[in-house]
Amino acid sequence: MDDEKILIRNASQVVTCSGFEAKKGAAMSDVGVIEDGAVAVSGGLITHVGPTEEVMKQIDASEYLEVDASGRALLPGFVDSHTHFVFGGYREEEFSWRMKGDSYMSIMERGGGIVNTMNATRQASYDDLFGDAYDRLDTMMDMGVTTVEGKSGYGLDLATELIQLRIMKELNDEHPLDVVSTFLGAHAIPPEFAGRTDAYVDYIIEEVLPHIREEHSVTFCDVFCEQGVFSIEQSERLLNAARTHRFKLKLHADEIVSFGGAELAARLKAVSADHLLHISDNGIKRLARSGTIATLLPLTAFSLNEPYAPGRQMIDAGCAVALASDLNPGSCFSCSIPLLFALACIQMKLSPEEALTALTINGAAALGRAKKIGSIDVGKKADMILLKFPSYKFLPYHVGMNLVDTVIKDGVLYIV
Ligand SMILES: N=CN[C@@H](CCC(=O)O)C(=O)O
Ligand SMILES: [Zn+2]
Repeated sequence: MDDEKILIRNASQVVTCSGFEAKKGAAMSDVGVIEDGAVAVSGGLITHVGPTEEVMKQIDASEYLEVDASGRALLPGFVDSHTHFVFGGYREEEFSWRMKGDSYMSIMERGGGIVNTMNATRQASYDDLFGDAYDRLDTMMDMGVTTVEGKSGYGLDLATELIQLRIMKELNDEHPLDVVSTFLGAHAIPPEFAGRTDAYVDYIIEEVLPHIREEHSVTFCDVFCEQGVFSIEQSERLLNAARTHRFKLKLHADEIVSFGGAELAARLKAVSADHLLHISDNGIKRLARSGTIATLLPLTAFSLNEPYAPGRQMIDAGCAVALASDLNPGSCFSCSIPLLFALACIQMKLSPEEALTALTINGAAALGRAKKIGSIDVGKKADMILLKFPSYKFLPYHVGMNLVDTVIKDGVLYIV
């Protein structure tokens, strides 16, 4: 199927988000709109982009399956660069407790939270974990996601971490979406290491990390760097060890308190620092001067009823900002791109252009893939979406509604 030639023509807008690396600060506003545009695809890759009239002159249209995109905008597929979509069980009770005033961390300190999901994940069958994760990818794809990152971190022992990572590798092969895997063994301290966080970090470094990267095509290593979870020193020790095994680095940083996680991410030249609800002014400056992407997760702030990360301030300071869902069974049981887009614009004060950049080329850069995905550029994967409306500006305006009409993944059309 993916060697079929496709011509999408007369799109009211082709919004290219053109680029091959992360966009920082003011550059995030440049999304590149072609009115009455066309894109030609061959072998799953983009071969021509431009005004319909010009593209028609460059190709033999009779060789192509033609899609008349009149009245619809064509955009790059969304890149959801931070999720925890492989897990067992649910935590609806904890959500009710939080609504009555319990905090996320107090539930975690009582032995709930991530360890609750760890128990359910250790007990779940491979087939159930796989099937539920597959269904979640279907849901994401319906909302226009074409590449997703997924983290382990609900096994917290070698065997179960490997199961999560194996499932993501298989899903990358079997599901149309591309799945990028992250090892997050340092997500919480499992009961068998209670009160011995340093010993757990030693265990990950000595007995888990060496078995992960090659065997399971895992790109990133991440850590929940947070007061009461993994300290700055423990996070640094673990991430330095991960680097020796050729992992690229990510951090959950400054989510609950201002902790210096953003500064650590910049110092370690991590690919991204994620969450950042409580980033310090110094942290913003350090990220702006670095190549580290600030990945913001407004659905989590919304679900936890916490203040949003200062996205406006970060972009004004010159940071490269990405947006992602953070789908997980605890702090944010949602992968809703429509709600995410609305929150980013309405609550975090990003413009529609900045939010679109953050969910496309900057999301791709947060996965180290900006040369291959994240924009409509010749030579990139044909990962695109057609909206039901003529302009990308409908994305935050038609609040919380799924506007995706068609997903084009690797040059194959999927009608939503
Ligand atoms: N904060 C740490 N990790 C996840 C939540 C995981 C969970 O609660 O299960 C996050 O990114 O929000
Ligand atoms: Zn997370």
